[in-house]
Amino acid sequence: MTRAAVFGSGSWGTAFASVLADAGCSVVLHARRREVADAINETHVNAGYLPDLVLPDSVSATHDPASAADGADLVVLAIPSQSLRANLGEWGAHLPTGAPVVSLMKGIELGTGLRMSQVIQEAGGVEADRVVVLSGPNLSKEIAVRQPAAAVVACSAIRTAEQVAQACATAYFRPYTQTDVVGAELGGAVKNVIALAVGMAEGMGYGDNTKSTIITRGLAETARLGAALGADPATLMGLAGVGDLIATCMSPLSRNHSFGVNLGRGLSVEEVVAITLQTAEGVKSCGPIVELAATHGVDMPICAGVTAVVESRMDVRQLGDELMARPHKHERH
Ligand SMILES: NC(=O)C1=CN([C@@H]2O[C@H](COP(=O)(O)OP(=O)(O)OC[C@H]3O[C@@H](n4cnc5c(N)ncnc54)[C@H](O)[C@@H]3O)[C@@H](O)[C@H]2O)C=CC1
Ligand SMILES: O=C(CO)COP(=O)(O)O
Repeated sequence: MTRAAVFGSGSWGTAFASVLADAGCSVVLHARRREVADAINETHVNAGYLPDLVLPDSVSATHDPASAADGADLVVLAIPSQSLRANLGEWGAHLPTGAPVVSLMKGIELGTGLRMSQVIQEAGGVEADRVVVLSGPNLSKEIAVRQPAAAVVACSAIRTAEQVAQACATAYFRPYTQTDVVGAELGGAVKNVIALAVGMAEGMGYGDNTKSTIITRGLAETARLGAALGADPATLMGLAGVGDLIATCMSPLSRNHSFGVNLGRGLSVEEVVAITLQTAEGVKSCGPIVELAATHGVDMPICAGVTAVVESRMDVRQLGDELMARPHKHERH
């Protein structure tokens, strides 16, 4: 039986622990707070994040990173992107050598512009052929109630991707393997920023034409950045690109989308941060994405506008006007 260690007991870490257990793994979930680990062991429920999910008996929890990692055949990381480096510094040394390390995270690091797989290599000392990215249209609340969904499992070593895919395949969760790590990660990180923009439009009262326009032009921005960074364009047309973009931009379950809606309704960034209890990665990743684009000479006007709003340099009502007033051009450019 595969023994999996899942670091991060928030929404996605908890839901994915349940997927792994349903796929036949024995799972240890690491929680930062001892009381969360104790409550999960006593009740089989992570009440703060997914109160309706009763975790299978093969999921247990611990507050101790060393015992979570001990003997793991598979390590899964599901913590906020901006805290990954500090966490690896704290407990990365406990990670077993040789086991695949799977990133469920969808962000770009502030200050470095690195993708999470790069941070895992750099700060965790994990070789590239052991770093796996799992991404797709995977809203945790839907996965937790076992609604059918699919994802991409990407690793430079296809055998490792296949091993991880096998460990998480269930009747309701269908993994597809990939070797395009860059594309899988970019799709996941940029769609959060586009979902903020779609949410803003929705909050301002705009309808489906506006939202579809933002989604489609957002995909064009993602594709341009992907091309500059060496992603396979086909990946961005797949589950980790278009698939996740649609789910996140259209669903009221998305935290990034909801964050944008609140901004569009006129709340300040500080007010929305105060009422957002879970991680909306796009809010911190938009800046690094725009910097990455600038470094590579890529035009990303929606992402740049979202960043200006999030950094309180632009009023949300100005964003649409500015985007619509840009010089007319060929659709492909
Ligand atoms: N929730 C979802 O539907 C999905 C989330 N993701 C990605 O998974 C990652 C994790 O997101 P969620 O589980 O949704 O977030 P969450 O906000 O639900 O949970 C985050 C977890 O990390 C812990 N945490 C917070 N700050 C921390 C720190 N400084 N150090 C260590 N742990 C810390 C929290 O206590 C919590 O257990 C994000 O990158 C997100 O984009 C990806 C797919 C689906
Ligand atoms: O990544 C997600 C779905 O695939 C979750 O989106 P949010 O982080 O916006 O909730």
